[in-house]
Amino acid sequence: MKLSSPIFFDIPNAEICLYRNFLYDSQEEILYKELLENIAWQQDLIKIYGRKIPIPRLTAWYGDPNMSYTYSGILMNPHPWTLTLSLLKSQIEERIQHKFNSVLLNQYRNGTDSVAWHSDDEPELGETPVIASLSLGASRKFELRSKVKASLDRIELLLNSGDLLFMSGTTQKYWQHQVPKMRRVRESRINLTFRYIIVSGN
Ligand SMILES: O=C(O)CCC(=O)C(=O)O
Ligand SMILES: [Fe+2]
Repeated sequence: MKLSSPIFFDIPNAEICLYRNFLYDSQEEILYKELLENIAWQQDLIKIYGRKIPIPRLTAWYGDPNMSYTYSGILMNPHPWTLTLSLLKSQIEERIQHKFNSVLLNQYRNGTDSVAWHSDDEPELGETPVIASLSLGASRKFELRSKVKASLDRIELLLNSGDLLFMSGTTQKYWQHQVPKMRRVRESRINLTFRYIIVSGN
């Protein structure tokens, strides 16, 4: 792990910081290939106006047992941690001093894959969700917009391979984010969002 210092963003009602080049270049490449090949990627369907359409990316959900999670109306049960994912989780936990019990992986096969405007504000994530998001592969735009003040400018970041974005506090409450399509991008990108799910009854 490299100890690059984080960049803090001065955004109203949000806590966002970015660790550029969180991984070593050599680790990045091995990790990217290993995840591409060994993760149980699936393409879910989402219901829009009563019609089921495939979401424009592949996803996979890993985590501690006995957790289920609803994401965009899709109920998911986690696969058990792989060695690679649990090592990566420890590495991130140690650096940012926060515990995670699950990870949602996204694979954007090329620039036509995307994720639409949303907040990660499902009740399972608690009042102030903590999300650590690691990017691998192709660089993609990551945009933020305010939910309450249209007058606030949009924020646009370019997330490169090895970058770790950390969102906490009231970020999900007041802001939405998206990964827009970038049609000229031909390479794939993998993103891992480490989360802490509060299991009901615990
Ligand atoms: O791919 C990204 O950088 C963001 C993914 C995301 O927003 C999510 O999984 O909730
Ligand atoms: Fe998200």
